[in-house]
Parts: sequence; structure tokens; C-alpha cells
Amino acid sequence: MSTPAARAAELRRQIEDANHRYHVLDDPAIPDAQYDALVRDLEALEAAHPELVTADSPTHRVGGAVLPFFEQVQHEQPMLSLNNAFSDEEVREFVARIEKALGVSEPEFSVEPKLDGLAISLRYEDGVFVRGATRGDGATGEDVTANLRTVKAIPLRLRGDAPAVLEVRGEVYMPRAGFEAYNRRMRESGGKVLANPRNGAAGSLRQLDPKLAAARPLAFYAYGLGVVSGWELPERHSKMLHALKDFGFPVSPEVGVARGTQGLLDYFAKVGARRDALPYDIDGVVYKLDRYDQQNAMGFVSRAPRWAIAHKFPAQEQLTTVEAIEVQVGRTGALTPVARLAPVQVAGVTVTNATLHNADQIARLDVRVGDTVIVRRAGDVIPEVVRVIEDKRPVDAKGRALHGPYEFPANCPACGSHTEAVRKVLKQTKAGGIEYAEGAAIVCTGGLFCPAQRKQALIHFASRRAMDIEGLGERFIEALVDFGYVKTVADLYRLRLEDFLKMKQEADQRDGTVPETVKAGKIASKWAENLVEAIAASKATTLERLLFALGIRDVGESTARTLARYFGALDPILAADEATLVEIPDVGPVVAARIAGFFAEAHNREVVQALRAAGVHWPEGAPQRSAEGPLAGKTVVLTGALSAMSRDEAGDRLQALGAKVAGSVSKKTSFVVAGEAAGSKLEKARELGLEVWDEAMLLDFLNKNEGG
Ligand SMILES: NC(=O)c1ccc[n+]([C@@H]2O[C@H](COP(=O)([O-])OP(=O)(O)OC[C@H]3O[C@@H](n4cnc5c(N)ncnc54)[C@H](O)[C@@H]3O)[C@@H](O)[C@H]2O)c1
Ligand SMILES: [Zn+2]
Repeated sequence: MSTPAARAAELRRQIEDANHRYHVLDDPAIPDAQYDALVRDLEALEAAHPELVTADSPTHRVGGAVLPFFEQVQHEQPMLSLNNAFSDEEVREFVARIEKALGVSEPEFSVEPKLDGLAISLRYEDGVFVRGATRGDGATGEDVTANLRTVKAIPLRLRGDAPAVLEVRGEVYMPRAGFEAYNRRMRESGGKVLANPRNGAAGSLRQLDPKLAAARPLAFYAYGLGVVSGWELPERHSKMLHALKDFGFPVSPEVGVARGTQGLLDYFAKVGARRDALPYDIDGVVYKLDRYDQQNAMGFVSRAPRWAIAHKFPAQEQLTTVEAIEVQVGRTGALTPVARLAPVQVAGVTVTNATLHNADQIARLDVRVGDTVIVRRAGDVIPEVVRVIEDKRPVDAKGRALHGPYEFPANCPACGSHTEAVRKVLKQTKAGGIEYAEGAAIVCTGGLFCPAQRKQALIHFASRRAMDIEGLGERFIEALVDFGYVKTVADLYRLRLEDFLKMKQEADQRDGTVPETVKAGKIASKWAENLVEAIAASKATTLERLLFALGIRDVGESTARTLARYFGALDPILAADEATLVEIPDVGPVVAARIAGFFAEAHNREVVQALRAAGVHWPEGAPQRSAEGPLAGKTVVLTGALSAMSRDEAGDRLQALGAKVAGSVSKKTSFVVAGEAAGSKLEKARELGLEVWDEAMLLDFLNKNEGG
């Protein structure tokens, strides 16, 4: 058993170490809940053994530190921390202490969300923003003025009659959406992801290059004051916040006033219920005595005011262990690794799974089975593993890690087809140009066969631009799959009227939408008859529609058309290898690999065979290997509404005559077809002095040139 003195020293060492990582490196190694527990332990120990208290104990100091790269700022009025309450009981005690000290009952409090960001102090002289500083150790902060100027929510000049000096304090934070978007970009480009929005805000503000700070999505809420001169302070904190709003500062709309313990607890419950819906992370709420005379009467302890307290919510980050790493196949065939976790409460919810996003992310985190990890759950975002605690990695008797780095499966866990790495398409132009993200996703190649991708494959197959099966919407496709009527797209052609009627009954029952006619014992079968007809009608198709309908990754309509023209028939496409496909104009190496990979998968070929056997047919002809037609080499943009046909159809017909159909007007556009109510594209065309056709000219041209 260690002595209390040794225990206190050990706790101080751990807390100092965590403080350094959190406040100096912006790279904490343990969750806040763990840190708070260490501090609580030390406080309890110091309370029981007052002789152990040292002047420099972390329980007596504000945790931050000052980085040497920034100018130092002395805070004339110190920036303090807040005491914490983790239970209703502690809130009750807080209010009771105030009532006793001041001889009042049920005092009023300003109640505010506790944003999880970085505290800063903004100094305005004669209404102009002159300096911004971090809290640092409370007495000395860092001058981060240049970075703060890039935060749009911070006014550079005050509105109205400005005091001679006004120091406004508040929190710089990173809104959750901005944080998620930033991390998504980092995951795609292989960059370093931020562990949480707080680290994001703190790290961004302490960038040495303001351009980097400007690129991060930061925001600001004001909640307090520092030094003030030349301004008559309102009598209440809540009034002062209103005044700050009038000066042009953002103040949280969640701020209010509450009376007595019950008022505070009600506010805690109200904001707690809204926590996940808020656009930013909060780690609790803050109660501050509203009247300044009462605040002054309560005064301060060494590191925090006695007139305020932070009431903490359940932590959004917790420690747990990884029991297994599994891979899930999404509807689009993307393989997402998931960590199966020892159950843990995170922000009030039991979490047993967390996403690991993709293979790159696993490699970057180096997550292994048995690892102790930090999981984070905030808002309605899926819980994720944000960090591995490497010290806790299980080892064998020789001290070597028990498990090696995780290896991604080479075959789809849902269907056994081989997997491949693909880059996410960022942008795809009608002309067939594709821009890719950097990081790779691992996907299943068995698109037509994979059970995980069934619904997606069928929805795409039946869609208007593919096989165009009218009336076969998503709801029925889901039901057909869920009730086992179809496994692959070829099965659609085997369905009979009775199957549809039974399927619809099952679907209505499941969705609780049984129509009156059915309840009355009648079933409207017209719907099913139409569907059967539509499916039968879709058998007569074109090669390009079929190729598009197969849902080969990165093969859009335009590539499908190119392939159909180039080969003229299906068999040579099935037989083509990557080298052959790359020869085709407009088919790059990535798309060539995708097509070859798709048809190399035996499962997919079987489904294509089954489609043929079911009677799906299309005209075949001679290969067309050069762009032909009266519009060869022309780029056309369609805008506005046409009356004789849809824009899609017009596009198809122009393409059949050799044109490229583009989505936006540029100098490269040859001419623009403008229907009714054409807007900005037509304007742009006029600006550029491009040729503009109306519908009559289009029809005339099509009549003269088609069928030739
Ligand atoms: N994980 C780790 O290793 C580690 C290490 C050190 C500290 N921490 C965490 O840091 C926190 C402790 O640091 P702290 O001293 O900044 O205390 P704190 O975060 O508990 O409370 C004080 C801070 O609250 C913020 N705040 C937000 N909204 C406010 C409002 N409306 N009014 C007033 N203040 C508001 C301010 O930035 C203020 O400085 C704890 O959450 C702790 O868990 C974690
Ligand atoms: Zn699969």
C-alpha cells in the first residue's frame, strides 16, 4: 500500500502530465472524464490530509501554460477556471453555500451553455479590436491576435458608443459540422484528423500561420468581461450579456436566467435534452450569480470564482477496449471497419460499436484487437474511435504486442467477391471527366451479386435512366428483397402477378399502411398488372442502358454510351481486358480497371447471363470507333423547359448526333439550347456571345438530321 503522500505525488504527476498534453500540445492522451476523476481523487486526498497540500498543487492552479512562440500577455484581471458539479447534490450544496453566505434565498443565476472550446480575452480600445489572448495559466496568456482576426464571429470594431477600454471574454469553438467536414476532408486526403472540436479550436488558434487558422471553421460566443473603463456596468451579468450583443458580439441563444436550485436543475435538464441537437459540443452548463453585488460579496478561491459553477454533462469521450474489428459492407459496396467494444456509457448512451471509417484510418490509428481506446459520441454522429492508448496495449510474456497491425480482408465478408481500393469520386462531368479524392475506400466488386448491395443495385437497375421500370419504386424494391422475392436483378424477370400481390400485402402490413380496400377483402390488382407489364417491357432495351443499369462503379451514362458505341455488342465488352479498354477515348485507366474488374467477377457474369436468359435483349451492331455525326466535336448545354420532350431526352438525341452535352456554360460551349424560363445559363451564354437555339430550332435540326 502506498502512503497518502506517495499517492498524492503520483496523482500530481499524472495530472501535470495530462495538463501538458492537453493545454500545451493540444493532444490529450486520456479522456476528460478520466482527467476529472484524477483531479477529484487528488482533491479528496488533499481534503483528508491538509498537510499534503502544496502551493503548486494542480488543484490550486488554472491548468494552461504559455507557448514560447507567441508574445506573452499579462491579464490585468486574471482569467479563472470554474469549479465543477457532477451531480444534483453538488449543485444544491453550491446554492446552499451562497444562500448561507449572503443570507438570501433562491438567488437568481445567469444560466449558460458551457461550450467546449478555448477561453480567450478580446481587448477593444475606443471600439477597435487591438489584442486577443488565450487564458494560459490565468495570469499570463498568449497573444493570438492575428489568428483571432480570421474568426468571422469576432467583431473587429464595436457597434454603438464604445467604452474607452473593453475586454470581452468568451469561448472560441469549432462547430460540429465544420469539425466533421474538416475531418472528412482529412480522411480523404490522408491528412491528420482532429481528435475533437475542442482540440481543433485550441490547435487552430495556436497555429503560427494565420492562414492555417483561417482555413479552420471557428466561431465565438461571448460570456464575460475583463478590464473595463469608460462604461457604466449594468447591475446584472444577464444585462451585461445583452449589452455585449448590442456591441456586436455573438451570445449563445441558450443563455437565460433561472432562480434557486430547482431553476438550475430544470435548465440543466432542458439543455441536456437539446445537447445532441445543438450545432456545437457542450460539456455542461454554467451557473453564475446574476447580480454583480452578490458576485463581489462571494469573491474567489485561488483558481475559480465562488459565485459560479460548471455543471457537467456525461462525458462524450470514454475509455473502453476493442473486442474485435469487423468489416461491414454498405449499400454501395464500401467496406467500413467497425470496432466491437466492451460496452461503455458515452454521453448517456451505451456504446458497443464504433466506426473506424476506412482502412487508412485504421492504419493511422493503428487500432488492434485488445487495445484500450478513446471512443467519442457527439450529436447524432456515429460513435468513433479517436485514439489508442498505446501504454495499455496487451503484451505477451516477452513484452511484445499480442496482436499485429490489423489487415483488411481481401474478400467481401458479405459475398466473398474480391475487394479493391477505389478513390471516391469528387466530381463527375457529363462529358465523362472524373475527379477523385485522395484516400482510398475498399469496396466489394460483386455489385450484381452481393447481398449487401442488393437493394442499391435493384434501385439503380430499375431507375428511369437505366432499365426504366415504371412503378417499381424504392419501397417495393426494399420489400422484394426483405421478403426474399429477389436476390439479383435477373430475378425481377421471374416474378409473377401473385408474387407482387403477396409482396405488397406483406409490405403494407409491415409498414402499418393496410389500405381500406384490402381490409375489405379486395386487392387492387391493377397496380401489380402494370408492374408486370413494365418489367416485361423493360426487356427490350439498348446496350448502353443495360451497361449503365449494371451499376459498374464509375460507369455513368456517358461511359456506358461510349462503350456501347465502341464495341457495338456485349460479348466483346465481357471479353475486353484493361489494356483494350484504356484504348477507348474518354476511358481512363481507373474506369478501365473498374470495368474489367466488374466483369472478371464470376458472380457478376452469371447475373448478366441470367438477364439474357430471361429475355433481356438489345440491338447489336458494328463498332463505331470515331466520334461521328453532324454534331461531332460540339459541346451543347441545355437549359430551361422544353415542351416537346424532356431535357434528358433532348440530350440523348443530341448525343446520338455526336454532341457532348455539358452541364455548365463556358467559352468551350458550342451552343446553348434554351427552353421556357431559362435563367442564369442563358444569361451567361449571352454574355459570352454564344449561339443560342430555341426549341423550334432544335426540333428542326433533329428532324433534319435524325434517322440518317
Ligand atoms: N483530457 C485531458 O488530459 C485533460 C487535461 C487537462 C484538462 N482537461 C479538461 O479541461 C477542463 C479543465 O480545464 P479548465 O480549467 O478550462 O476548466 P473547465 O473547462 O472545466 O471550465 C472553465 C472554462 O469553461 C469555459 N467556458 C465555456 N462556457 C463558459 C461560460 N458560459 N462561462 C464561463 N466559462 C465558460 C471557459 O473556457 C473557461 O475557461 C476539464 O474539462 C478537463 O477534463 C482534460
Ligand atoms: Zn460483396
